[in-house]
Amino acid sequence: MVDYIVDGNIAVLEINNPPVNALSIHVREGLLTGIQKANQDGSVQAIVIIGKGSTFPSGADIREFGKPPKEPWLTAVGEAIEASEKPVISALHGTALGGGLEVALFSHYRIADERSRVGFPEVKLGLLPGAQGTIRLPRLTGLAVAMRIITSGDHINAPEALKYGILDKLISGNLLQEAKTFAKSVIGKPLDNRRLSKIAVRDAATVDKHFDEALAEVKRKYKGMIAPVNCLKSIRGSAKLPFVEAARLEAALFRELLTSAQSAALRYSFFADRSAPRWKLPSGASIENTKPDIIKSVAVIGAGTMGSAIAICFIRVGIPVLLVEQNDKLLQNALKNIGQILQGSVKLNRITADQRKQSLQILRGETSLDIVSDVDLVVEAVFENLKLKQEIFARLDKICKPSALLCSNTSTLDIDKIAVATNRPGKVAGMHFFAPAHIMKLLENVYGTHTSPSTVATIMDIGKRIGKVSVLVRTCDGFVANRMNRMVGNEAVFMLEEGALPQDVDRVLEDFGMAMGPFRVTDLSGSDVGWRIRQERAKEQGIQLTYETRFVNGERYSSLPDRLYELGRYGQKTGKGWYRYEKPFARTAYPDPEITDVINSHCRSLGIERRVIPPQEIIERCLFAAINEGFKVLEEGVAEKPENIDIIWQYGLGFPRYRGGPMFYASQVGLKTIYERVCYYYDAFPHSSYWAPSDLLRKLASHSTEVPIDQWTSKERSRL
Ligand SMILES: CCCCCCCC/C=C\C=C\CC(=O)SCCNC(=O)CCNC(=O)[C@H](O)C(C)(C)COP(=O)(O)OP(=O)(O)OC[C@H]1O[C@@H](n2cnc3c(N)ncnc32)[C@H](O)[C@@H]1OP(=O)(O)O
Repeated sequence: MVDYIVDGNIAVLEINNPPVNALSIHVREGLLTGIQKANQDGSVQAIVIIGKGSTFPSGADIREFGKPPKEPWLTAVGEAIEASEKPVISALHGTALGGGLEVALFSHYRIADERSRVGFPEVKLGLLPGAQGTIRLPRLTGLAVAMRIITSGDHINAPEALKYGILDKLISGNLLQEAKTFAKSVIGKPLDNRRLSKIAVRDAATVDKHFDEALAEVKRKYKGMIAPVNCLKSIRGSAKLPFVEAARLEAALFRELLTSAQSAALRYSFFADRSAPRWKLPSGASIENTKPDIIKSVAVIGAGTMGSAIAICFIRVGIPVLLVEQNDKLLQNALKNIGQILQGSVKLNRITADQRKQSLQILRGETSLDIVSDVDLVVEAVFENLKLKQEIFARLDKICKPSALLCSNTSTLDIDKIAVATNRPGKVAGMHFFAPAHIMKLLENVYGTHTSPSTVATIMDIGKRIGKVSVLVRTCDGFVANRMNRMVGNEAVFMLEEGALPQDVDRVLEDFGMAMGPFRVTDLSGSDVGWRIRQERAKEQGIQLTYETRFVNGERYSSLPDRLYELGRYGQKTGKGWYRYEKPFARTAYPDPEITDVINSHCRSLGIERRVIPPQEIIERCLFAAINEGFKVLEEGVAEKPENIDIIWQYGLGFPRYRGGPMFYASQVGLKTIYERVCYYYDAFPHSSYWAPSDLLRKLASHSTEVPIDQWTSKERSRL
């Protein structure tokens, strides 16, 4: 894993552990023996550490965390590097991150390919750079820069790193050759002033000021996360304590993080990010064996808020879009809005004015469907009504070329029921964007019974091209996101009927880490949207909904949201919803006594006695109900693996990444507890049938020891 090559008087330690040269145990052993060997070898006068392949080490091996640690630890390897009697030069290329950058900071010199990047992304894994990174970096950069680099986890490009003093020289030619030349030039020079452990933090006197400012910033930016705070405490130690004591403090803070639930969740999330887009169908077709079609043009049908934002997703990566709306006034409005949104992106420096211009040049608005005959992909984004969508798909099927894919942005409707309207069900799929579609990262791609593997490959590929995190799910009512989230919404409203207020429920879930509580979310999208869907469904089933309706098809029903609609309280757009706003479209939500009155009078009219609902009950009723549904989603094969569900929640529903996602959270709570509480609530609320415990959950909970999350589907689903 580490090749030892001597060229003249230079020993080269070449790390060879693809794909990212992670500092696994064998690499650490190789580096340590290499340093020792070079120091014993009389012919060697300087040592170069370099990575083979695409990069210098990009960090410790994340898969080793959570397992019993194996010696030598990186710190011991690093200390041997620093103590070397012969100069050690780290030659960086690619991404020198985390433990990799620490190896470089133990070295006496650091040179780097001018295109390389460095950084300490540990905080994103709920950790800190635990091999003295937090006490060495401030010695080079000063405290403010070190605090920013370490608490943000951001990559720094080589010229910037040179400016901060992290690097000694940038290289534009052959890195190894240049490293050897550089090594020769420093032979015999004193090393003590190159050993960071011997150098003081130059602005140590100002540490308290920097600490206070940075702490306030991380508490605001990374609310609820412990790693950024520990990073700052350790950096403060670098300035206040003698080096050895600072190193001891860093190790203690690192250990605290390594064993934390947050780090476990963030490390899980790191791998879930990479695993979720790797799709596989029950037929065996997968990302490995299926080629996508190349999409060169797109039509978006429906130029409402959603359709317009979807169009932006494509044009901003250079894919031409035909935006179709039946009414010219609406179309012109949409085109104007798109121009304004892109103007906003220019102002925020997300795109240049030129890029805005180029994007708008490849957008064309039309009022006739006939114009889409030649596009490769259609994304339909009209009102959520099955009959309407079937009509549009039937027309599209006739108009579009045979190879075109016809996709729906439906958020709930069964793709199979839409596909039957066409003669090309293999080319019909769902592409469920989340509002606002040009901002939200998630794309829930949906396959139906007849969707072909190449259609799946194509929608997953185009999702990646437009910069989305794409997750594949099988069709069902609500797919994964809305199907599971419906339980959160239902329980939240039922708790209003029982004693809570919107702000109580939202506060508990926001303190848990959710980006927004369910009532603030509803106010954002508008209560009219849900009302229309409920009315549509009731009409389909021949049901009349009234304020007195308490059950629909035997299921508990709350008419509170309907009351809000009747009062014209649609949310932010009307300046009133579950909260009060200063004016329409204002963002700050204020609890509203009028809503308290509405809820109280609703309860009185239904004869419900209100009670205090404790925070733990709010968490359990909202999240455990969703988790139970998540297990059903797994057992039915709607989602292939728990990671897919968790990534959907993180990127689409604002679930805190440091809790992993609902399924990972369930694994941390313990499946026995989840199962027992689900059974308890099923007893308490038999008219909410979603509380019926999932078979998969029951089976997994019956094991005497917890079944690890990576075995949930493979072990039990096949036996169900
Ligand atoms: C209790 C006792 C304590 C004792 C003291 C201990 C002292 C601790 C000392 C040091 C601690 C150091 C902490 C760290 O270094 S944590 C790691 C920091 N580094 C990172 O977080 C980098 C993570 N990786 C990335 O950001 C990217 O992978 C990148 C390097 C930018 C490359 O990106 P890209 O080209 O897009 O490639 P992928 O992301 O798809 O990755 C390719 C595959 O490599 C796997 N991978 C990547 N990084 C790691 C890693 N650090 N460890 C293990 N595996 C890694 C990734 O999962 C991909 O694999 P696969 O294809 O199977 O999914």
